[in-house]
Formats: sequence, C-alpha cells, structure tokens
Amino acid sequence: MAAPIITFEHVGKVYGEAEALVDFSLNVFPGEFLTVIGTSGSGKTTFLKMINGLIAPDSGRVEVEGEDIAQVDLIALRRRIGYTIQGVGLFPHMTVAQNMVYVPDLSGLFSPEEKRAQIERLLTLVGLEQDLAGRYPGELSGGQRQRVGIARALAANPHILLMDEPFGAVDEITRRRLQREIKAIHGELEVTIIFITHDIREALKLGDRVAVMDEGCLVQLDTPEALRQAPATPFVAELLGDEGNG
Ligand SMILES: Nc1ncnc2c1ncn2[C@@H]1O[C@H](COP(=O)(O)OP(=O)(O)OP(=O)(O)O)[C@@H](O)[C@H]1O
Repeated sequence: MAAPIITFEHVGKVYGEAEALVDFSLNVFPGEFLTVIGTSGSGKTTFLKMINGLIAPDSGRVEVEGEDIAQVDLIALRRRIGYTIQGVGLFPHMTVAQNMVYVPDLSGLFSPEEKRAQIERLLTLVGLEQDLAGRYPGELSGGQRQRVGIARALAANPHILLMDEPFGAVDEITRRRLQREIKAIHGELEVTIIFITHDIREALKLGDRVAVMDEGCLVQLDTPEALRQAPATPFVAELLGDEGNG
C-alpha cells in the first residue's frame, strides 16, 4: 500500500471544557475519497482544519505528504491544499474568473495564458458555462456558486481537497448533481478528498471509506460496505439507521 498522504498520530485538542479531538489517529491514502460524519460538535471541522494548519493540535502529530506540519510553512501548505466550505465565501467584488485564480495568483503559479487555460478547464470540469467567468458571485445561483467554490479550491492543482459540508446549503436535486460531479472530478483528477457531511446517505455514497466521529473520537473508519455489515458501536448502528440496509 502507498504511504499515507495524511497521518494523525494521537492528536488531542481541548477548548476549555470541550474535548474537540481525543487521541485521534488515522491515515488517509493518496487518491482516497474519505467522508467524515458525526454528531454536531463531534470534532469534524477541527479535524479538517488541522490538515491545513488552521488549527494546531495540543498534543500528538499531524503529517501531510510526509512532513510534520508543525515544522512547515503553513502559508505554503495552505496554497497546496484546496479548501471549500458551506456558503463558499467567494469574494463578492471579484468576478468568477478572478475568484478562481486568486490563490494561484498569490504564488505566481501561472502565466496569463496558463491562467486562461486553467479557468476554461475548471469551468468545464465543474459543469459551468464559460460565459459565467465574467459574472460576479451575486449574479449566480446557489448551486453555481458552490461549483465556483469547488473550481476555486482546485485552481492551484492541489493534491488534497478539504470540503466542509460543501453541499449543505443547496436543494436536494442540485445536491445530487453536485455529488455526481464531485465523484467524477475525483475519478478524473486523482485528488485526495476529505469531505465532511451531516448526511449519512451522502457519506456512504461518496466515500471510499467513511470516518464516523463522536465526542472527539474516531468511532469507526471503514468502507461503506463494512460499516453497513458491521457497525462497531450502537452509535454507528443508530447513525446508519435505515441506510444500513441498503
Ligand atoms: N474556537 C473554539 N472555541 C471554543 N470551542 C470550540 C472552538 N471550535 C470548536 N469548539 C468546540 O469543539 C468541539 C468540536 O467542534 P467542531 O467544530 O470541530 O465540531 P463539528 O463536528 O465540526 O460540528 P458541526 O457538525 O456542528 O459543525 C465543539 O464542542 C465546539 O463547541
């Protein structure tokens, strides 16, 4: 098996009384699509933000691409990792194209010609018409904004894409479309995706493996089939509910 692209070793994080992560260890492998599910406040976002150094562990160690992130330049690390959140957070005063190349521009990654090619390629990849490139975020639908958010996160050709409930704010039909699209993008780009969701169906549908969290602990990390067949705890069984049967 390939070396892990992300490793958490006995990571702990406490906020006052709240234990956000408790002795949290896992490996994510290159090209994997890992979904993360758990109750509200179970530490999912804390886990995700530790991968790009937005939150530092109190104890334990986080490695990304073989490097302890306590030792690396976090700005450079973040530019190598795509990150998209619910509500997207596009810059309202910038066009779609300007939003998309904002991060690569910071590091002077592309020539003007390469930038145009990257914008064209990514708009196609996320299923948007080319003529949207000149629009402002306020002139887009929620689903279109979400697609621009994904395109922007992929703009610097990251090896890792972090997605924090990216489809939480769109209607059910758009959500299903976006799910199909992100699966296709994952297949095409060989990018490692960590995807947080509240929706067990989404977690089972998208994940090569699913990480189930409760109260800062990793309760189970398994393929959707293994989760269905052998939930590790009553909590996992309850979370699976009717989905466990199909
Ligand atoms: N900056 C902070 N200050 C204090 N407590 C925090 C902070 N960030 C997170 N917490 C606490 O840490 C715990 C884990 O939070 P986290 O956001 O990681 O959970 P989550 O699983 O992503 O939740 P949700 O599904 O509601 O987004 C919670 O108890 C939360 O209240």
